[in-house]
Amino acid sequence: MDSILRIQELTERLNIYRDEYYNQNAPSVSDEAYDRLFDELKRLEQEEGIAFSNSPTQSVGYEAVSELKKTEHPIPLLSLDKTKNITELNQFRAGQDTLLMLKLDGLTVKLEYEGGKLLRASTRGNGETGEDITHNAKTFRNIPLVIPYSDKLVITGEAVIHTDDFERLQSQTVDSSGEKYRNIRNLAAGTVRSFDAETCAKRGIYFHPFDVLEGLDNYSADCKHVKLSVLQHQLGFEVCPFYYLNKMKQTDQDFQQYIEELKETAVQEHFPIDGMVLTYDSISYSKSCGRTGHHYKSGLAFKFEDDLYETRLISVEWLASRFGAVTPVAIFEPVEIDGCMISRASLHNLAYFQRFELGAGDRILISKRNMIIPQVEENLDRSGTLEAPELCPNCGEPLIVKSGDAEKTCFLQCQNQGCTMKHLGSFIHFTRKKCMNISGISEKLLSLFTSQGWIRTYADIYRLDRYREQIVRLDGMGEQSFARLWKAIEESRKTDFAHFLCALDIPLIGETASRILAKVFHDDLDGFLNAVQHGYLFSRIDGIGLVMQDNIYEWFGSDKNLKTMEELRKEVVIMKNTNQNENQGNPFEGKTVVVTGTLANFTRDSVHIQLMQLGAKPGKSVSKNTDYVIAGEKAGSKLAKAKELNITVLTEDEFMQMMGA
Ligand SMILES: NC(=O)c1ccc[n+]([C@@H]2O[C@H](COP(=O)([O-])OP(=O)(O)OC[C@H]3O[C@@H](n4cnc5c(N)ncnc54)[C@H](O)[C@@H]3O)[C@@H](O)[C@H]2O)c1
Ligand SMILES: [Zn+2]
Repeated sequence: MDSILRIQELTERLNIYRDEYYNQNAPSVSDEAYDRLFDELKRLEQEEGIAFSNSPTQSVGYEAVSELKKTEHPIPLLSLDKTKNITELNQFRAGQDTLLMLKLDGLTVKLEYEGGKLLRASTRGNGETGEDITHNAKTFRNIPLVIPYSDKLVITGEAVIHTDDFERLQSQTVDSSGEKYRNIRNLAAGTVRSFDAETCAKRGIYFHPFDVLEGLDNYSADCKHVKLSVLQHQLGFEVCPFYYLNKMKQTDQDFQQYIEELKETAVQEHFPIDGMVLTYDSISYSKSCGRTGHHYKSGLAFKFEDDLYETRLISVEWLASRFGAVTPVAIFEPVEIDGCMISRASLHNLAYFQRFELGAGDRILISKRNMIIPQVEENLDRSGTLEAPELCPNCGEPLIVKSGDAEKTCFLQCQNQGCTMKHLGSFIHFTRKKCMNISGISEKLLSLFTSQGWIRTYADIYRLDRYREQIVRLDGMGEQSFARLWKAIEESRKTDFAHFLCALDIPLIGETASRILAKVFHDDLDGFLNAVQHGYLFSRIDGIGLVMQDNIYEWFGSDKNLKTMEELRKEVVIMKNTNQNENQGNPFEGKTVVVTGTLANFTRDSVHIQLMQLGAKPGKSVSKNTDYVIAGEKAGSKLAKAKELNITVLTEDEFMQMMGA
């Protein structure tokens, strides 16, 4: 293809992506896919010696269109040049002392203090003009509003959501178009840029400084690390973790080792990262390096290898599901991902299919999100020759387009009641042994009852006696048959959590999954529902996968389903198993518990799950509302705070004893 045309096309496409990413916090492609196109554009621009003024390689961010007040950046806030090559990173040191820092995955925020008080906070915006977010910054979890330093202080850093918080938030929070946030950076950006400070306060934003733009000159002649350490130790900030590397030569292997260690710190502390940053320690040397329109030359980002795989699309298959929706699946030339040959990936819905303008033979990029589910991330060619079907692949009846819960999604639906037996199917399922176990209600009867409108919801089955007279008069029925049928229905009212859950027909939550959940939640439906409400990580349970977790949240996210369930609940009795009172009287019920340090028997997530199962609320920071602090190895400031506030501190052993393990 003509290179200049391609440059134009890429510039245009990347600008659309930048707007979605920076202004709407709703990217339609992954960062890896974006970076690929960006790198292609950069290469072509260099080869041709042409770059348009609106090229993303020539400017940073994107002009903000929000209604937040604008602020100027006298010292522009720019992006970073990047590499994926460790040798290149090592060579960048060029005989200088350097800082190897975490590259935190959030958004740049600048804080200005004067007279010892926080004066203003702003986003980077397009580098020259940002947005005023002071109202939100005041709710950041870990920044001092007052500092023992009265001269002007201007610092930059990353505003982030911690990964453990994100996992909890993910299932509850939706963006402006009603879609779930999939990406931690976008949720942080959306939160920091929201109009009301309450949203920000609720979600929990942390700010970690990585540079000092103005101030602290009396502390150090020329060293960035000294200034950062003043921020950390004297002014009360939590600085972005870094290693100070002196100018001594290091092998690439040593370097790799440092990166691994820093990465481990990030995991431990729940910092979201997308790479490392190497910057010079000398401030004067840094200044002498100069800049481009896009970045300062005094730092280099090291991005982790992406996991995108290029292949060619063969076709798109449309599959009708039991639930009436017709879903596209991409079929492509097999690629090996983590040792598995992958040749198909769901395209989820009509909107997702349309977004990629697919055609047979197009080069597409596949990823394995969360290392589990293959996902189409981008179509490099966009020939757009494939179209969505008009007729149901199952029954041949016309399909209709329905819009989903979220604004931007729409899907195809088969309207033919008989097509996938979807309606009747769910009632047949409901009566099965593994569900409500209603013997004696045949498919034929169910089909009759539904066609008469006597059964519209599950609860209606338990009210069939309203139609007793009509049913008795049916062909082949009679008083005795009805009595038998009614007895079976009545008997089925007594059930347990596992059968009840299975009966709800949540996709993939069948007999086994229901039993697993029953065990974990001690047969307690309310406990389970409470967990759903609090964003419990079901996928942490052995035997419950990510898709199952998604399905649970999707199902309970629908008001219609909730209503169906509540109605049904009134008709049945859900028996608990014998040790039902296990939780009551345990000392953690209803308490707020903060865990700090490293535990021997739990990861941070598993101890949180354990606490939730005990009916406790895991807290993040210690305050006067904290009931217990569980302190493991290397417990630090939180432990000190607990002591200061006179809060009961438990060792891990004491915790285990108290919960009766
Ligand atoms: N998916 C999409 O549609 C889309 C669109 C636009 C941009 N993007 C992504 O955003 C990237 C561009 O964003 P960017 O310009 O913010 O660049 P970037 O995120 O790649 O790197 C620069 C930023 O890193 C941050 N940072 C974190 N830790 C730091 C540290 N210790 N020291 C210095 N800086 C640190 C700073 O905020 C800085 O602005 C692209 O590479 C792409 O991955 C994605
Ligand atoms: Zn059909």
